[in-house]
Amino acid sequence: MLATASPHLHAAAHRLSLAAPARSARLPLRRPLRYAPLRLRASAAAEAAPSAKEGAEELGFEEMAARTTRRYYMLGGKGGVGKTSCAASLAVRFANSGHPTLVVSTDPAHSLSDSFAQDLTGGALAPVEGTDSPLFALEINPEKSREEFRTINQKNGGTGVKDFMDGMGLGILADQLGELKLGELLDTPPPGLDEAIAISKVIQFLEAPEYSMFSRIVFDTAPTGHTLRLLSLPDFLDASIGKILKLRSKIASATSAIKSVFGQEVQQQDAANKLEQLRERMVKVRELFRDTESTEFIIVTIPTVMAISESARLHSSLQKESVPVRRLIVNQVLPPSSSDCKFCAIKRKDQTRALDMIKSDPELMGLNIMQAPLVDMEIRGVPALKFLGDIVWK
Ligand SMILES: Nc1ncnc2c1ncn2[C@@H]1O[C@H](COP(=O)(O)OP(=O)(O)OP(=O)(O)O)[C@@H](O)[C@H]1O
Repeated sequence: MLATASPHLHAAAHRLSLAAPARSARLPLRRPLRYAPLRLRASAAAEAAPSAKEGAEELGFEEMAARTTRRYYMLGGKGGVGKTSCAASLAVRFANSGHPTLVVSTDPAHSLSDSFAQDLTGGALAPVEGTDSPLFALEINPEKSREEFRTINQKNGGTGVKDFMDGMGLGILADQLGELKLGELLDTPPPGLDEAIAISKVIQFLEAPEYSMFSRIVFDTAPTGHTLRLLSLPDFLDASIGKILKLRSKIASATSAIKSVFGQEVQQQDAANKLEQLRERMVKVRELFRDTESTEFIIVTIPTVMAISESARLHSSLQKESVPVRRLIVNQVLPPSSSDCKFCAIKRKDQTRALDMIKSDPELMGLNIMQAPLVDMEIRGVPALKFLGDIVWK
């Protein structure tokens, strides 16, 4: 069993050290990584990717922890339903099962620090104490991610479409590009862009060899609305940026002589390169979200009609975007009791109705439903997260 191998792996991990991180993909670390890629004991059968015909009963935690190849889990849903608690408890569960794990928050309103009862702010990888295998957490500052985008927009010291188009050598075409909604793209970064940039940064640094030890990456994503916009973003950017770059290259040769006289050629190329880089990154984010081999989006909800309706819409949108979803966590379910007060009895009836709704909802009924009880304490710190994780992730 993987779980029994953990103490041994943990001891081995502490004896090993890593080479210095490559500069290109380095993220600031609170403390140097002292762990090396670990080998987990897993049967050859467990190594195989899950089959399409896999039954709901096979989708337990064992299946989630089985393969040693890297896997990404994105947890998302309506605000306040318990995404962070579930993501953090899953990360703890993975780390206690022998997987060096990284848990990342891309929610603009971070709560990983609160959940782990540890200061994880600052945008650096921070070690989380108290698990068998290494667990690191990262809260990405969306404002900082957005700054990078703003620098593309404000290359000429101004803001807005006109300045940007001038900077690209496309000023004369600004009017013709009205239908691309460039104002939306450039004057105010589209919603979801900061989160997409944040995720793309994580993908980028995880490609570096010194981070190859992380076999499980858990994302605590922003509430539903952001996620949906994030998913439609790559297509939107792809189309807009693709069109801009095409237009630019069309007129580039005709205008280059004039532009070089004014010394603007370098600036234009820089802006074009940054746009192209942004487009490529967004494509990578989309690819990661759609990769059935390595990625799974887990919807978190609570047993209320409103939350379940939103979860159904989220699932529908995720399916349209070809994002793999197999599990639905229903959090904060009242635990069984033989002595309900009046309030609890009404609440329980309400929850039962909502849970029945899931069973008959065409969008949700096919998913593996996992229930997490409403516990009588605030879930903070590794021991509490372990407690929750052992109940939810079975
Ligand atoms: N099963 C549970 N039992 C008791 N309390 C819970 C449970 N799940 C979550 N909570 C509590 O509910 C609050 C919100 O949880 P959490 O921060 O995980 O939600 P979230 O969906 O990430 O919120 P946000 O959308 O604001 O980021 C926290 O105080 C957390 O401790």
